[in-house]
Amino acid sequence: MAERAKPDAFDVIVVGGGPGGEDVAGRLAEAGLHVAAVEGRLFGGECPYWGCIPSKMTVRAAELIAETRRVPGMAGDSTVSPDWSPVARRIRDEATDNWDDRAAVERLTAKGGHFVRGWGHVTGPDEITVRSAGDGVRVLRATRGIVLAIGSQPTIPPIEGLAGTPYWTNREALETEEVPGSLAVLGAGTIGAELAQAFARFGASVTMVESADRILPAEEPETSELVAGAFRADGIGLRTGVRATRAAHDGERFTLHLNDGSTAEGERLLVATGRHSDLAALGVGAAGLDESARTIATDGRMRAGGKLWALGDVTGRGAFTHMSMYQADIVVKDILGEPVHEAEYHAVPRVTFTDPEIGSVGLTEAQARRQGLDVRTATGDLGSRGWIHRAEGFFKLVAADGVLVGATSAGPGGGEPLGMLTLAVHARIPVARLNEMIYAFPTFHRGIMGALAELSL
Ligand SMILES: Cc1cc2nc3c(=O)[nH]c(=O)nc-3n(C[C@H](O)[C@H](O)[C@H](O)COP(=O)(O)OP(=O)(O)OC[C@H]3O[C@@H](n4cnc5c(N)ncnc54)[C@H](O)[C@@H]3O)c2cc1C
Ligand SMILES: NC(=O)c1ccc[n+]([C@@H]2O[C@H](COP(=O)([O-])OP(=O)(O)OC[C@H]3O[C@@H](n4cnc5c(N)ncnc54)[C@H](O)[C@@H]3O)[C@@H](O)[C@H]2O)c1
Repeated sequence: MAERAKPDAFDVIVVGGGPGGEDVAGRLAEAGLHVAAVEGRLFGGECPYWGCIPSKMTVRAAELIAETRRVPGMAGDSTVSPDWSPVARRIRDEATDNWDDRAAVERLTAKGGHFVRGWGHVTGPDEITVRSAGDGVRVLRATRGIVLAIGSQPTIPPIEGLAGTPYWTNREALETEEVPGSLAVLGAGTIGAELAQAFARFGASVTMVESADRILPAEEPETSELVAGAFRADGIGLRTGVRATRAAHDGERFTLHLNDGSTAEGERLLVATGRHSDLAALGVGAAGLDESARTIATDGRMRAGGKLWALGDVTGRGAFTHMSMYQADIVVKDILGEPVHEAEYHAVPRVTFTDPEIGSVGLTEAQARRQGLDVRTATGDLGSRGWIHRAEGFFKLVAADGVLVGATSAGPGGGEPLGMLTLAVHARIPVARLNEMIYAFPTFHRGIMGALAELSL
């Protein structure tokens, strides 16, 4: 154990520089507070370097390939020769600066913030000890508060033989310079689904293994059915309701042994079986929090007790960049003593960027029923625009007590019509009032009108 260093005092210490942590540190520094931002990896976090941005660049490129395949019968002939190199180049050069965070760190320091590279540990109610490879140990003390924004990391299931093999998580998948000939994907949630379809469209032979009985099990069953059909059309093999019991890598190929006696193989294996935050490694017990918990509980102002605030994935309110940024705004205002609207979670929007794209908000039908609500549902198709585009998709509305409590918008750019559904759920606009609105013809969102009419019958 290195000698205990003399503490450096700050108004606020932010541990973890993901989208929310970066925002809080920058804004508090701009407001004149003495702020330290502690980051063990890259300042900006998962989203810009291994998450949202590079994955959506990949999805967009794959979508272009799929669009060319839709030309025959509608606009002539087309051929496309998929090439991964522009995708890898864009991720490396445009999105991540070759996984270099200098620009983000400089943005913070230009605002007067102090950047500390290293892994922070809570060593007291107002103290963070940072260990870094080069600089050893540094103790930071906070007079006003500590913001815990450590995000999440991939959860690797304890499958015999898996540890020690060169499997991919989202990080290796989005750093790859080449598309494997074949790819096995363990887990058909958001990460697995988005990346499986993208790699398939770039020519990989993809097999997905999902322990639930359908892909995207957190979404509506209609969503799973629609996306499964699109995946099969992309040539993706789907193995649902099965578990991997053993994994092997022979130097060239992975083999997953499944509990139905079959196997799934691939040159590469992407493990996308969820994410978790490690509170014990962070040492939150030193500040009186439960280290065995999965998430940090907060009140409406994101306060976790004492001088602690928490935000982002670690709060377990939805692992999305928009959630981290939403909570960051509350933290900044609360620390600065500004008026603040307490966090609400009844209208959390989420978009799975597959093709068809799935936007959803609030409760699924099953969640609403589990809450004992008097549920009514209705579905509608994409109307004239869907027919014109030869596109597949649907709207599903979940209502209770005359307002929408959840909705799904599936189709081309399904995350866009989601905007009006999010507003409806957020503001609890009566279904009767939504029925009085004018819906432009022929838009995709006009499809919502049909479902609303059905709800009102
Ligand atoms: C492949 C992929 C695609 C995604 N796509 C989307 C999308 O399209 N839209 C969307 O909204 N969300 C998406 N997400 C989720 C989104 O990236 C996360 O929800 C978001 O990044 C969480 O932000 P955060 O602020 O909680 O922290 P994170 O971004 O997780 O960052 C936390 C940071 O804290 C650092 N850290 C952790 N512990 C310590 C410590 N003890 N000391 C110092 N530093 C520490 C980590 O190194 C990390 O940089 C995606 C995620 C993945 C993996
Ligand atoms: N577009 C977006 O907003 C976006 C994109 C990617 C990730 N994210 C966020 O990151 C989170 C993590 O993504 P994820 O895809 O890793 O997790 P996830 O929870 O979305 O999906 C994990 C899937 O793996 C399955 N699974 C778990 N253990 C398994 C096992 N041993 N064998 C087979 N299947 C198994 C689960 O049933 C589930 O379907 C998401 O929940 C989301 O909040 C968001």
